[in-house]
Amino acid sequence: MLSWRPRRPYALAVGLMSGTSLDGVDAAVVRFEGEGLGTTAELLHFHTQPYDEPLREALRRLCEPGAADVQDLCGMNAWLGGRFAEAARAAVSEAGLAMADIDFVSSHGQTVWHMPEPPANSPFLAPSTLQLGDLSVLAARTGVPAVGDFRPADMAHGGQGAPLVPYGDLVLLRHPDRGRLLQNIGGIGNCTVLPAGAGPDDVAGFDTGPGNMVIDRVVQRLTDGRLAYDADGALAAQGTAHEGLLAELLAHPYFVQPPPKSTGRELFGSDYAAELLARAESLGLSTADAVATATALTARSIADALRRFVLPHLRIDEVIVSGGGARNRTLMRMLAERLPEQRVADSGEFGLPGDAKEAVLFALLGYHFLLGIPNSLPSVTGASRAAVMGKLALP
Ligand SMILES: Nc1ncnc2c1ncn2[C@@H]1O[C@H](COP(=O)(O)OP(=O)(O)OP(=O)(O)O)[C@@H](O)[C@H]1O
Ligand SMILES: CC(=O)N[C@H]1[C@@H]2OC[C@@H](O2)[C@@H](O)[C@@H]1O[C@H](C)C(=O)O
Repeated sequence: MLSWRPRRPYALAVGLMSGTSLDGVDAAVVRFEGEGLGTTAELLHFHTQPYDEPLREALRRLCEPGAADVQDLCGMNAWLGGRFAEAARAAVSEAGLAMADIDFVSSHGQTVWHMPEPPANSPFLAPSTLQLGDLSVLAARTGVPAVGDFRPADMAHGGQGAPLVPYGDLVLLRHPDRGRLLQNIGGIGNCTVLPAGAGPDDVAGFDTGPGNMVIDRVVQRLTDGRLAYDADGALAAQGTAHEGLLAELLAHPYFVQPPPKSTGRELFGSDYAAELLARAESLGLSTADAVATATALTARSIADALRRFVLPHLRIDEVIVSGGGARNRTLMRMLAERLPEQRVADSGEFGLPGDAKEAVLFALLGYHFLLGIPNSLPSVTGASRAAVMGKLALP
């Protein structure tokens, strides 16, 4: 059992987030005070380091079952530990601090595969998830304790192992009188449902489906790689979503599957985008119309999930959006149009800038792990009990 306590009345941490978009690693320098639901977090500095194209390509390959090679997987795991340490050190130095001031780093890791419900084609496939970025390398290269590998503890108790962010949302963003839906739009879209006055047993959360992943892929393919994403939603703004194709896309069984549920590149990766592109081509859609359709798919799937699974049971006053998708103005407009009864706002308004939010919340998971506080939410993941999720490596 850990008996860790901060050496000062507060703790300083670096939270590291490397998401499913494979766009880079985010590092948040955070100051924590208090314990449990009384914890407060102050973001001192946010730093992001984009991945270059060869690294993205190498990671994409590792995310593909037929293409991934065990030698590459093994080497990348340790290599990324060093890459994450570099990001942590840069963030700390930019914050005007030294690594010696930092109590711990806490890392999400790079997901390469997430399999809460494995296919039945082999007796050896257990529910599992794999995040790369070796914690021992991270601890050695930063000189401070490194916490990470959170998801397996929840899965070991029968949970989905995702989404984990709702725990941090509960701690930092619950409101006594307002019902809130916190919607992150990263590669995948994931939401946290926080009823007014929510406690740990009242939180729900699930992955809504594609976030930017499908939009990015469609943009990359239709511009022959000239554009990596639809900056500010400019392309989508010039087009019109094709209602027929949209209806076909929204018929995917994931959207009607009730929570708890989580998804990723496995369902909404390049194969899914290739199908969308093939249908768009057969319908003769322009690039702008195809991108608008992919953008509407994300907006509608989020709004439909709210109507289908949340609003029949409770009141939601505010939809607070974070993640790179919050910068896509067309997506935000489409979302607000579908949700006329809620105020659709940016997470920055609530003291947690949308780009930094996940890195801050993974630092919080590490903080509570070190304090020995259960940091999972079985009401969200479907696990049989709460767990103190995380693993520790010492420098
Ligand atoms: N200015 C912008 N306009 C439109 N889209 C943007 C903009 N900036 C970022 N994005 C989108 O946001 C994506 C990155 O989002 P984010 O960093 O939140 O994802 P992630 O953390 O990797 O994903 P996840 O939360 O699913 O793990 C980019 O791939 C891009 O599609
Ligand atoms: C296995 C995995 O990495 N899942 C990610 C992914 O990206 C978004 C969505 O799918 C979410 O379930 C999760 O990340 C966030 C940070 C979470 O666990 O809350």
